[in-house]
Amino acid sequence: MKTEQLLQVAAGVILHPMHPGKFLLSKRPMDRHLGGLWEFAGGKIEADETPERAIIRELKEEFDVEVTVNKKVTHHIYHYPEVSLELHTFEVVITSGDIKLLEHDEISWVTIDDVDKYPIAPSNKMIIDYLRIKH
Ligand SMILES: Nc1nc2c([nH]c(=O)n2[C@H]2C[C@H](O)[C@@H](COP(=O)(O)OP(=O)(O)OP(=O)(O)O)O2)c(=O)[nH]1
Repeated sequence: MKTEQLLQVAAGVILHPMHPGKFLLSKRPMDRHLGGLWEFAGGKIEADETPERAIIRELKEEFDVEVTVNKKVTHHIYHYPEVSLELHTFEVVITSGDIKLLEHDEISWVTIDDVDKYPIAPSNKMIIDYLRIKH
């Protein structure tokens, strides 16, 4: 039997430092998989890396910020026609640095009530549902 290869991905729900209830969405560059859709910043987990370490590394690369990874939000598997992935999502707080857009075209601080205005990556719908239940 063929074992399915799951791409391991870590994503951070970055909480707004001043406005409780707001979190950060980022727009994926047009030339990438799911280009133009909104995501939680993060990326592929490297070999021998924990999801938490991956988030810390990715947010430094993408935004030039230092973060603390707090509690796990959720963890699920999603099948795109072209790739299957396992998405590990954690709450994150920025501890130092101002966000610089080193990879994304656009970011937005959103509340759970206005998140539906953003076309998000399909795999992220489950994360949004989870945040909505918790809210
Ligand atoms: N970062 C991130 N990727 C997501 C989310 N939702 C979702 O389906 N994905 C998908 C898009 C990609 O197929 C995959 C992650 O790839 P990526 O392109 O962000 O990873 P990366 O930064 O390590 O990219 P790379 O330069 O190494 O290719 O997971 C999300 O919320 N955040």
